[in-house]
Amino acid sequence: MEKNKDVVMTVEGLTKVFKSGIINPEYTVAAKDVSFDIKRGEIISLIGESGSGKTTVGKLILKLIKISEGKIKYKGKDITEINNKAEVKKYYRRVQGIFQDPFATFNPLYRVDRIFDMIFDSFDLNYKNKSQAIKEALDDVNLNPDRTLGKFPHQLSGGQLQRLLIARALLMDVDILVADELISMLDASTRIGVLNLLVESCKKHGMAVVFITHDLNLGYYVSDKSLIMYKGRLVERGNTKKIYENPIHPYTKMLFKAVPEIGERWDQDVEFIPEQVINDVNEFYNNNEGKGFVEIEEDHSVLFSDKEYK
Ligand SMILES: Nc1ncnc2c1ncn2[C@@H]1O[C@H](COP(=O)(O)OP(=O)(O)OP(=O)(O)O)[C@@H](O)[C@H]1O
Repeated sequence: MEKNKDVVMTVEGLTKVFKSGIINPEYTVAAKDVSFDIKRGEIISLIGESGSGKTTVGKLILKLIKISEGKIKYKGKDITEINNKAEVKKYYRRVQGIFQDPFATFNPLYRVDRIFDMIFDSFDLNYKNKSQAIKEALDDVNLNPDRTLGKFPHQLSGGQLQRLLIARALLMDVDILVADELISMLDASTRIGVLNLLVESCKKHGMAVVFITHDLNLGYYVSDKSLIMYKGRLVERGNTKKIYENPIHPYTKMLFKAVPEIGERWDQDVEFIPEQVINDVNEFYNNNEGKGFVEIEEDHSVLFSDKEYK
């Protein structure tokens, strides 16, 4: 996988087990043996219901939590070996996250243009004219500098703040943006606008996005590649169109049957996965025992068996 020069990150056998409690510790396997790669400018959707492990994968990529097993390599380098302050700073220059609630990212006491001052102060950004560069990045995300900069966060909408964060990522020439439920706070009309901007900006700047979502329709709308997660496992992976036209795993099939309208939030909890699906997955794994993860056509792979499935 890494031989392809367009690959910026490889995720190999990624596993995260959370331990909670001290006397009678409980272990939650939030992600298990997840593998995929991320290419320049590629938009990847990480799709699954609540509790399926999507955010965990995003946090592992962002080095916010420790990997239990497996590896993440950024441009060939194991990210667990990125430890000293200077290297970590360099990593965050190129790998960033935008979360569901943009208000949480901004300090309410400061005007929003401070996020730009901060990156110019902290990183050696190679722009001759700082204000011209900011203006161009804001143009790219359809924001008017005069109406945006100089405002406090509460004077802007969630969509405008998210677009500011995308502009910041573009200015920093980010390689990978982890966008966790990026647009779920926005109303339906703003959502499509932010998504279109994201797609256009990625293609123009070569920024890859890991787009974490509950929403299959949004996944289809934005992404080149889809990763379907179920109970911490990647159960289907590949070209978005191929998966959507020919879903194979029983869980993916169920998702397509239960698909909500575009932009609607998917609020089912993992505990509420219908009994039928659990049984169907069981039967599927039993019928395909020993097969594991198989590429069924170019750029479309499916988990056919999981001996630990319960
Ligand atoms: N810090 C933690 N300690 C213990 N368990 C955790 C922790 N963080 C997540 N989990 C558990 O790991 C599993 C996966 O959680 P994760 O947040 O990755 O799911 P998700 O698919 O992103 O869900 P959502 O869409 O609701 O955000 C869940 O069972 C969750 O309860």
